[in-house]
Amino acid sequence: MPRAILIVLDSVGIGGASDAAAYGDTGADTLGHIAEACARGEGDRVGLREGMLHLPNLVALGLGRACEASTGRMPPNLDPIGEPAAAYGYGIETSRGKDTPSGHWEILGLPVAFDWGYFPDSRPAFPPELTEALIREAGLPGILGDRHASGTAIIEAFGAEHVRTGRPICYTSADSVLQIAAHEEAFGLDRLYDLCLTARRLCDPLRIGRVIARPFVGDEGTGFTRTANRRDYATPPPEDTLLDILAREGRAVTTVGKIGDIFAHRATGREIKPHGNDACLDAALEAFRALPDGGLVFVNLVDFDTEFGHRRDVPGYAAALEAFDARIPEIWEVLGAGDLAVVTADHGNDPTWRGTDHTREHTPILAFGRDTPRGALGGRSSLADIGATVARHLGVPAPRHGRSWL
Ligand SMILES: O=P(O)(O)O[C@H]1O[C@H](CO)[C@@H](O)[C@H]1O
Ligand SMILES: [Mn+2]
Ligand SMILES: [Mn+2]
Repeated sequence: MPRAILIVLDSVGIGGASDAAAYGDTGADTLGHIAEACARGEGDRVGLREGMLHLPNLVALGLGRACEASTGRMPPNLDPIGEPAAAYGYGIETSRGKDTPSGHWEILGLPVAFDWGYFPDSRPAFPPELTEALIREAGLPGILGDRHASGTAIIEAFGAEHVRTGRPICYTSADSVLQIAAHEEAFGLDRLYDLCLTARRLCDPLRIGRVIARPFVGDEGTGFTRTANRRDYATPPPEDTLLDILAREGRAVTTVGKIGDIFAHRATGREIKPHGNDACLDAALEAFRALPDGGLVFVNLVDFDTEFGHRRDVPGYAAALEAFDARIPEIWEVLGAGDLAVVTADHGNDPTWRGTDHTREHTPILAFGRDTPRGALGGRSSLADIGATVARHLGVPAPRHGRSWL
């Protein structure tokens, strides 16, 4: 029986979304703009990388062609020599919202048809009843922040005051999130997780997608740094996804990185949560080597988004893409006869764009294996086509949405 590995490069969008205007993102193009910035010399950083964006393995799979199909422009240095080795194209997100849960749920066959709740970009950002309930139920001396913010900037701004007063730093973004940053030692990690569980319950009636614990360490002198102990408390998907189908069919599933959190730990199989893109890919490849017939490994590589997209760091993002590209041969190596690998993304996060939020974009689709079909897939009318295709490949019933290209 065939197996599949599904790799989500978190936020690696390829522009071109026709509904980008509704999100204030007309023209946003994560990969295209990184390639163009690198071509202008704006991707250089001493000791990290320099020059044109260099992704020979992804280009050989058809990444540049997917970009060209998505936007009409071939990004600099992504033009392949010869015909791509993968089935390549782009996915059109149909879900409302451009956040991680919407993208991942849609990939697995569940587009988000309802409107998430959002907090306005005002100060305060949170409704007073929510803040008061949080303070009362968690026994807090108050909160700090209460605004839209970048997570690294807000701990610099309020870290010292937080340690002094014991007030957690609460903030949000253009996504449906309530994030709570607190010092791991001064406030306590378990206490932060408990606080997030309380916040999760209070946010349920507001249809907030995720409450996120953002622990950090450090002091005013050395500065404050976020740790690997982030935890996301997501709303469970409202209907079945491919994961639920695979669980019912008794298939082996391993989920790596944020996947468990994103699906609220429902039908997420064996969960592994290492820190960082390389460690997540290591774990995914190791799991795939041992995966029984008919199984799925599903991995999210979050650094593109968290470390570089939201930080608007072009050289960092380019270096992370190049590091992933260098590992494509290892993916080929683990694929046996009949296996399928799919590389895709959940939304964009253009590091050349204004602000620090995600961007509405098409996503790349590169599907490959030793004996799977190659060639142009064009634009797929929903990311759910990926879930439908993986279901077909694995021989399980298809999720309700999406059309297989196999
Ligand atoms: O700036 P940080 O804390 O990384 O926040 C980002 O992380 C959230 C979840 O992905 C997004 O909504 C975005 O605002
Ligand atoms: Mn994401
Ligand atoms: Mn993000």
